[in-house]
Order: sequence, then structure tokens, then C-alpha cells
Amino acid sequence: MAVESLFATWPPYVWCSLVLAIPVLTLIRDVWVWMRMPPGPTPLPFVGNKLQLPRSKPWIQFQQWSAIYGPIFTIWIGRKPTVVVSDPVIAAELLEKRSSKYSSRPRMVAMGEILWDNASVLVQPYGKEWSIRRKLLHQALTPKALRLYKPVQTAEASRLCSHLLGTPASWEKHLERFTSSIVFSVAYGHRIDSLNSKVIHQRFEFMHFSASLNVPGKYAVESYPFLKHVPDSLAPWKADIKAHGRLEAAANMALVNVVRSDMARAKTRGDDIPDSLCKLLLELREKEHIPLSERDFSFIPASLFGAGSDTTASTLCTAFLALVTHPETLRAAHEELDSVIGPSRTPTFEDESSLPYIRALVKEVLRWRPVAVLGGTPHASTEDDYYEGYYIPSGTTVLGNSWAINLNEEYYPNPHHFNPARFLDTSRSEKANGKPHPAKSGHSSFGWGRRICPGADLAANSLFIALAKILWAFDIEGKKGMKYDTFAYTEGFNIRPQKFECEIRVRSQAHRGVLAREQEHAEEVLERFTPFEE
Ligand code: HEM
Repeated sequence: MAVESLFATWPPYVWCSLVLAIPVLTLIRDVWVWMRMPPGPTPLPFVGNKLQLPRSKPWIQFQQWSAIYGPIFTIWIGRKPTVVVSDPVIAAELLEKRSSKYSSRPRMVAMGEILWDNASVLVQPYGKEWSIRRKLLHQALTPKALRLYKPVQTAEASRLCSHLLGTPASWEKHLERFTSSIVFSVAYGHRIDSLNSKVIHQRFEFMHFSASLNVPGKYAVESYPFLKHVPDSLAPWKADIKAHGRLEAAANMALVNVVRSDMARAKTRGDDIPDSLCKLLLELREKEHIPLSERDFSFIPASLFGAGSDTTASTLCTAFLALVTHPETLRAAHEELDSVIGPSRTPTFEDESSLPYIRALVKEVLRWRPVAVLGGTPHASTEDDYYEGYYIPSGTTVLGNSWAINLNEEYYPNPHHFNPARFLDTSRSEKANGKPHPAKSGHSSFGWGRRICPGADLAANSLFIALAKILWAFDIEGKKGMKYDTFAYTEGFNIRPQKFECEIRVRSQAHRGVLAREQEHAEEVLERFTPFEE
């Protein structure tokens, strides 16, 4: 008998049982997995913990759950498990020591696959395509390459001080321009003179659009990825995303072409053009085969703005909030700068090793309020694994909750107290200093293992030079009678303090004179980095 005629002879109750059996068996499988995974809030069948997740600041709820369920717990988004880690040692064990299993990203169909067509290193799954891009980024961010970028970082920091001197009330905008200009100068060898430049508007539009795709539940394609194969004519949402993707790719390629023509002019007319990440990669591309299309190649320098500008600016905003609310740290910084540098010049990178307090202050800012509050983009596992007897199936999303990790009392006693000194004397007792953190940096704000932020040293250099010069030049204090809330932060993947006002005053006329002199020198350095037009 043919199979079809066999099915046709089945009575309806067999069909009904079969239809019922699918969800029941799925549920039994889910319960079986759930029972073996790290414990967490009890999920509902098929819905998971979706209804228990707060709309606002989930990292706080996650921190509270870690107090109940332990430093590694599971939550379910529908039928997909997410393991949340709140302890730096466990994060290092999974995401670093076992990084061959935990270095992928959860699938992001709308953003990673439809918009960017898998060109962006940030959301790319672990594998060959990712490692080609990652290797190129490393090649252009080696310690030697980082030294090439220091003059522009120094000059931009002097310029930042001069802007703060002129219009202190616009301090947040000045910080944003500073980090945007560094990112563009490092990526393409062109500076940003104003946040109104076209290129900045365009980048912000791209960032807002990609962020708008990442809203849970907005696109059915995230739960049913086969929908990405529906023809564009039947899926206007998809055609719209693709159109945005084409615009972004064209803009990225246009920026690479700017550098290409700079290099051509340097060859033919001997123009003196600055070193940039894009230039280094184009030179490399001339020497060796890089298996990336023109479009895919152009996403590498472009990744610097999305990943490095807002994060660094937000960290500087946090530094201002910390200084305003912990004035004793401003006094300690002034003491160090006055004794090591004195009043007749501002600090430079050469002074870094003689300024331990400023270096500790940079680390403490990164720890105190981690901008990538949930560890940036989540990791995903690619093999089944066990941790302390708990099962972690392949395909699990793994979130390092940087908020809970960086504010973990066991490692950082009195964690909400902004105290750079905790990074100064690491030989102090565990009671005074907390348990030692597994990373050399002493915090987890740049992520973990093979996916750790490739721009960490570049960002740390920007933070150091900006804060060293600002602290040398200014008093930063709270406004009289104004109350400051150190928990008032924005929502989103990257957080920054909600807008606040503060007093920024130059420390003396002598300091003002030095700033003016150094500003002149900075303009000379920056001349080579011709600005993008407004
Ligand atoms: C204070 C500033 C910054 C912070 C706090 C920060 C933090 C992070 C974090 C937490 C991650 C995810 C790491 C992980 O998955 O384990 C990340 C990834 C990344 N960051 Fe940064 N970042 C900063 C600045 C920069 C800069 C200046 C660049 C420019 C080169 C950059 C480029 C990237 C890229 C390309 C990735 C994706 C890496 C990958 O998926 O393989 N970041 N960053």
C-alpha cells in the first residue's frame, strides 16, 4: 500500500493525537533541558520568562536574580535559553578559557543578515568569515599602529580642553565631537570639526536604523528565519531593510574611496597624508590577497564609529559624573598632576607611567558604570558544554552582565563608591581590596576571550589623554544646590548618564595660557587630517 493511502486510512483520533503529540513532546524536551541547565526564574511553557523581563534596565533585574539563583543562572526568551553570568571568574572560565565553544553571536537575522549581509564583524557568527575581519582589525591596531594614532589623540585632547574653556556648558557635545573625530581620524585620516558634518549625521542615521531592528518581537523573521527567503516583492519590510543596507554599504565604500584618492595624490603629488587604519589595510591589500569583496572590506574601518565613538564618549560622561559626585578624587588627581607635571605644560602619553592615579581613575570609570552594561553584543555557544554539573546546550546565548560583574561586592568592596585607589595597590588584603579579578585590566568592561573589544587599547588611550589633560586644566564640580543621582542613566545596550549640568572652571590664568599655547600646536598637527565638510 502506498504511504499516502496508508495515512488516508488513519482515523481522526490518530491525527488529533499526532497534532497534540508535537507540542507535548516539545514541552517534555524543553523541561528536560530546563532541569539540567543552571537554575533561574521558572519559565512558562513556550513563553519562557518573557513576561517577567522588565521593560527598563534589565541588568538591575538580572543582578537581583543572581542574588537568588546564583552567579550563573538561566532565563528563557520563548524557547531559547540565555545564560546570565554575574561573576568575573565564571565569565573568564566560560568565555575565555573555553572560548573555542563560546565565541559566536546569537543569530540576528534582520540586522546581521538582511541589513548588513553578514559584513559586520560585531554580529558575525564565529568562523572563517569573522576571523578574516578580526585579523585585519588586529593588524591595524597593533601596539606599533597605536603609536601612530597617539599624536592625533593628543592634539584632539588639547582641542577638547580649548572647547571646554570656551563653552563649558556644552561639555557633552564637546566630548562627542572629540571621540567622533578620533574615530574618523584613526579610521580614515580625516577629522571631524563639527557634529553637524554630513558624515556624522549619516552615521547616526545608520546607527539608529540598525538599533531599531534589534527590538525583541518587532520582526517575526527572528523567530522564523525562513521568512528571510520570502521574495522582496511580498515582504516590503525586507525590501526596506535591504534598501537601508545598500545605502550604508555605499557610504562605507565612498569613505574607503576618499582614502584611496588621498593615497593616489600622495603618490603622484607627494602630498603628506596621515596614517589611518583604512590606509594600513589598503596597503596590506596591495601586498597580499584579502578574501573580501570591496563592500565587505569597507565595513572594517566603518565598524570603528559604531563600536568606538559613543562608547568612549559615554565613558567620559561617566567620568564627569564621578568627579562631580566624588570631589575627593578630583583633589587626588590634581595633587598627582601638580607634583608630576607642574603648571607649565599639560600631560602627554610619555607621562603615563608616572601618573598611576590617573591610570587608576580611567580603570575605575570603566568599572564603576560599564557603558556596555550587558557586556556589549552577547556571546553564543557552538558546542554542548557542562559547567559545575549544569548543562549548557549548543546555541545558548551567554550574557556577561557587566553591571553585576563590575559591581560585584566580593571583588570590589563598597562597589558604588567611585574609588580609583582600589586599582592602585593590588597587594592589599582581600578584605580591603576584594578578591582578585581574573583579567589583567582588573575589570570586564571590554568583554571576553576571542570576542574581546579589539579597540580596547585605542579607547583606553583616548580616555587617558583626555582625562589627564582635562584634570590638569580644570575644576569640575557640582552646581550649588543641585542633587546628582549616580543611578540616573539612559536605557539601551550602551548607557550614559542622563543629562546633567556641572561647573567646569579653568584652574588658573597660568593654566589658561598653557592651554592656548598647546591649542596652537594641536591645530598644526590636525592640519594634516583635513576635516569632513559640514
Ligand atoms: C570605552 C570604549 C569601549 C568599550 C567600553 C567597548 C566595549 C566593547 C565590548 C564589551 C564589546 C563586546 C566584547 C565581547 O563580545 O566579549 C566590544 C566589541 C567590539 N568593539 Fe569595543 N568598546 C569600546 C571602544 C571601541 C573602539 C574605540 C573600537 C574601535 C576599534 C571598538 C571596536 C569594537 C569591535 C569591532 C567589536 C566587535 C568585536 C567582535 O565581535 O569580534 N570598540 N567592545
